[in-house]
Amino acid sequence: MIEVCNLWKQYGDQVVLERLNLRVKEGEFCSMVGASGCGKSTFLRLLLGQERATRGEILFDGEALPAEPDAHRGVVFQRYSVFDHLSVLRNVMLGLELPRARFTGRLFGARRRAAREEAAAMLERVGLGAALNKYPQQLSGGMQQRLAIAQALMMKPRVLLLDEPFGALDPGIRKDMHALLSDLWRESKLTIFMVTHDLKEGFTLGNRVLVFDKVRIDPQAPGAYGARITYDIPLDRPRASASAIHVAQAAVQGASRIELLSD
Ligand SMILES: Nc1ncnc2c1ncn2[C@@H]1O[C@H](COP(=O)(O)OP(=O)(O)OP(=O)(O)O)[C@@H](O)[C@H]1O
Repeated sequence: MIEVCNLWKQYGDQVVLERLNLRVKEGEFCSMVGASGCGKSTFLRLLLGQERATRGEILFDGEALPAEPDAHRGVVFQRYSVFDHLSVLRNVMLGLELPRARFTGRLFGARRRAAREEAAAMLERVGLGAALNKYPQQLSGGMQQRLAIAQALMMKPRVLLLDEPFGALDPGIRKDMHALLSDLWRESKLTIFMVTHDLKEGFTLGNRVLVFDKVRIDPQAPGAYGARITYDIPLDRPRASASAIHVAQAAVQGASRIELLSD
């Protein structure tokens, strides 16, 4: 349902991504790994519609992706995108209020009650049922990230884009968040793209790991070549083995040319 066709992205003279080709079916969970600075977040922003490709295109159900972010694509960044002056409940309701009450940003009467109930149910779902009236500063990091996920899911996106969503969390809280995300993914048809630096996280959560790497490097012109998807590792087959993790690890550490061991 998402098709990336010969995609290039360049900032001035610097080629960041080159010749990206990819087909992702509805309901897939793609983890994206690669060395720092190789263009993973840029790819996410292209999927979101925040950036335009220099060449090539991204098709969503066979049609060119809208030039602006829309409700089909929800996004969660490592830094929380919540409003500090609004309660947890209002933060989540806002996603419903803004599109439904364009000018005032507030709903009234029965519509407001319905929005409140919907938001409270979502917050319950992510384990924040007891924190509806708190403010973001009163929440732990893990709770804030749950709030950001609830906000994104409230819009019922078909595609969820996660940019290192758990990077700032303690290991214990991360584990809880992994369980939450896995549950949410399994019970919906959500298509997920998640950038992570944590290979274990990528391999545990995704059903596919995309490795971004620069195949060509010119020391005289570091910006001349961009990264591509050098490995596309399916994880729903038993073959996703130790060698696959080795390949991903080498790419994340910046080793560009590596042998795909026994595969
Ligand atoms: N708006 C921009 N203008 C110019 N260069 C940019 C812009 N955004 C990203 N870049 C450059 O594109 C390259 C890729 O950046 P990007 O953030 O996509 O990498 P990344 O793989 O997500 O890195 P990290 O893993 O460190 O977050 C970097 O060299 C960065 O400096």
